[in-house]
Amino acid sequence: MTAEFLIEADELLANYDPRGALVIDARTPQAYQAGHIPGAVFLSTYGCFIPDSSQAGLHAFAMDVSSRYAAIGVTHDTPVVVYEDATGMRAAREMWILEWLGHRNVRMLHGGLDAWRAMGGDVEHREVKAVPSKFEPTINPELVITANEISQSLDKGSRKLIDVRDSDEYRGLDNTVCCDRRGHVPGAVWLEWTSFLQNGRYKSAESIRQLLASKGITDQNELVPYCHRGARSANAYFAFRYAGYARVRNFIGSMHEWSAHHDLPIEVELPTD
Ligand SMILES: O=S(=O)([O-])[S-]
Repeated sequence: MTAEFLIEADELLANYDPRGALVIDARTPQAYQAGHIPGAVFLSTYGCFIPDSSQAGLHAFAMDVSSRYAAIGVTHDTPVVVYEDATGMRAAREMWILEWLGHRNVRMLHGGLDAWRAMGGDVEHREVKAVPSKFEPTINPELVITANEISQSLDKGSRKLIDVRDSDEYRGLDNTVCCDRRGHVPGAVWLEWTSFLQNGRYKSAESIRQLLASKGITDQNELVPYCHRGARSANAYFAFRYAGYARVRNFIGSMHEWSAHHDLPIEVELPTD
């Protein structure tokens, strides 16, 4: 099964026309220079943190990233394909942001550049000059959840918070220096984002559903993945949609935001050994 937001390398290769779609390489400038899909432009908003998920913070973030998409020629009418080396967090975050900004035709290359190369796709090294556009966001509020909404409903309702960082981060044993406090949002279950992937691609929908079921999560729940600042959680967000869950929202502010609000509760799990 392929979800509508994924494009397989063989399909992209068979229909590829760099003039008909905007292909975005969401890796690093160095990786882009070392070889990218012919015609692809470089853009990464990975370094853009959301100030906070208040309405003002969301608005500021939307304006910031929209201007970056406009600078590379994104319009609402241009089909967009975004990729990185495999099915990872950077391309997923770009795709999530674009959908949140109201873009309705964005897809992620399943398996990324590795899959493209494996199908015999070429790469080129020249820098592709972007043609700037106007890109006005039409925010889709259903894709996002704010720290305030989460804090209002802790321990209540059918919402399930899913911490997709690594085990040390979840338990509060990591060395993340940019966050004021360590630990996780009370009540969040831990399922690392990489557990939804295999060989650079999403696992089957059934496998992802089994992982969620092992944590007591069903179709009746609203799923809220979070991580440090919304990239790994964007990958999990699409894993959950791929697996058929209808109600999924990304906490884009994630622990970076949560930990900065000292009035919000935080939980740490002490090691048992
Ligand atoms: O993936 S991340 O946003 O936690 S750095």
